[in-house]
Amino acid sequence: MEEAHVLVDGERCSASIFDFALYFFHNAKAAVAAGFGPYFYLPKMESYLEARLWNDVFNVAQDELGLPRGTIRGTVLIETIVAAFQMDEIIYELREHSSGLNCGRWDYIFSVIKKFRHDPRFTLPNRSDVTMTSPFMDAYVRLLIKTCHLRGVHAMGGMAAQIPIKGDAKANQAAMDKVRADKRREVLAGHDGTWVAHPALVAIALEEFDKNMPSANQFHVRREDVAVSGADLLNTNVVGGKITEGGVRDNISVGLIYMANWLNGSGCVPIHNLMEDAATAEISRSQLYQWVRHAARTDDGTVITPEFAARILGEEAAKLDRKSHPTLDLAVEYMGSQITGTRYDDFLTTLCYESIVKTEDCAKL
Ligand SMILES: CC(=O)SCCNC(=O)CCNC(=O)[C@H](O)C(C)(C)COP(=O)(O)OP(=O)(O)OC[C@H]1O[C@@H](n2cnc3c(N)ncnc32)[C@H](O)[C@@H]1OP(=O)(O)O
Ligand SMILES: O=CC(=O)O
Repeated sequence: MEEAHVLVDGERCSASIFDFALYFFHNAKAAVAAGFGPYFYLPKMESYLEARLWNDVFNVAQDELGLPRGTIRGTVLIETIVAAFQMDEIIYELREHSSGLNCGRWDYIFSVIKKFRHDPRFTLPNRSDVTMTSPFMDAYVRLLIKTCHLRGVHAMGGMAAQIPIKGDAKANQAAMDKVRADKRREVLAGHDGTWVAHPALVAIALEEFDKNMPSANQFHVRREDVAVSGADLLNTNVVGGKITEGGVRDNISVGLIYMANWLNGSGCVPIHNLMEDAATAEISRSQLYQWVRHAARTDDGTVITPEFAARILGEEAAKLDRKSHPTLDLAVEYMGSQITGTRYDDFLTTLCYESIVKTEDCAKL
């Protein structure tokens, strides 16, 4: 993405480098003084060459502020299928600054669908059936842990989608149990730490990690038992997974509500008791594209045609209240453009970005 609000030498520049530079310039010394940082997560990488670029960016930034090289610690999210084939190279490129790798699970699913969207063999079932134990997800987690521990860096887990459910103790307990099971699976697989979406989940994650990881990390868990091949990383056969009309509706409804919120300024949105972010909205619209493009059938035999998807889009949009979602019409337009199996934009966020920028007073550096 390119930053639209500040031009450098009259041109837009990389939004991520812009954000990094602004944050680093204003906070790095204070973070060092506080003994905490500067730390960064590096998302969406597709190549070790991007890791090399970030290493260069870190070096220039540290030199500019007179901070020793290696002050910055960065963790790379392995969240694209192509990066999963370059984990060693990515750690190597960032070796002066690397804290480890992270399993960015939702973007990873999005990337698998996106990269192979023209190949019907990669058609995935309903999003709810694609779990961390699906063969391609399990293979990626095991390979990431093994690779990190071989190189002496942290293998971080990811984010469970469940968040606290208010006013329904039973449903809340079931959601919290899912988060606990997810954190337990992570620590027992060899992860050294994890992410949570909501403050109420910190205690659950800590309990599972404290109970099962008495040491500061699990670098000693070398996972020499793990032998993950390229074919394992690409094994998207989800046994028992189904495409259902409910799955089509969920994807459309989540995609729509998320985009309407994003266009209104929110990047993380609680929808149907799950934390939804750009990555999960990307999964939703990518699945719709894939199902329509390959004329997938729901479990009751209905072919998912562009007309079927458009009808459900209309029905799901009609259920939403325009007062709570003032940008709904725009979201319907954007969503509609992505689900006919023909147009597929690289990212929803870049697709929608121009609708939220106001550049009349654009600053110039
Ligand atoms: C791919 C990835 O997974 S990348 C990760 C991107 N996603 C995230 O990081 C998720 C972050 N989480 C969130 O944004 C929020 O938790 C949501 C949107 C899911 C839910 O938010 P809410 O509906 O406001 O939750 P809720 O009402 O239970 O919040 C209770 C309090 O905790 C605060 N809170 C909720 N989540 C967070 C958080 N992640 N960090 C700090 N404070 C939080 C709320 O602001 C609220 O504070 P208040 O009582 O002072 O108003
Ligand atoms: O970025 C994180 C993810 O899970 O996707």
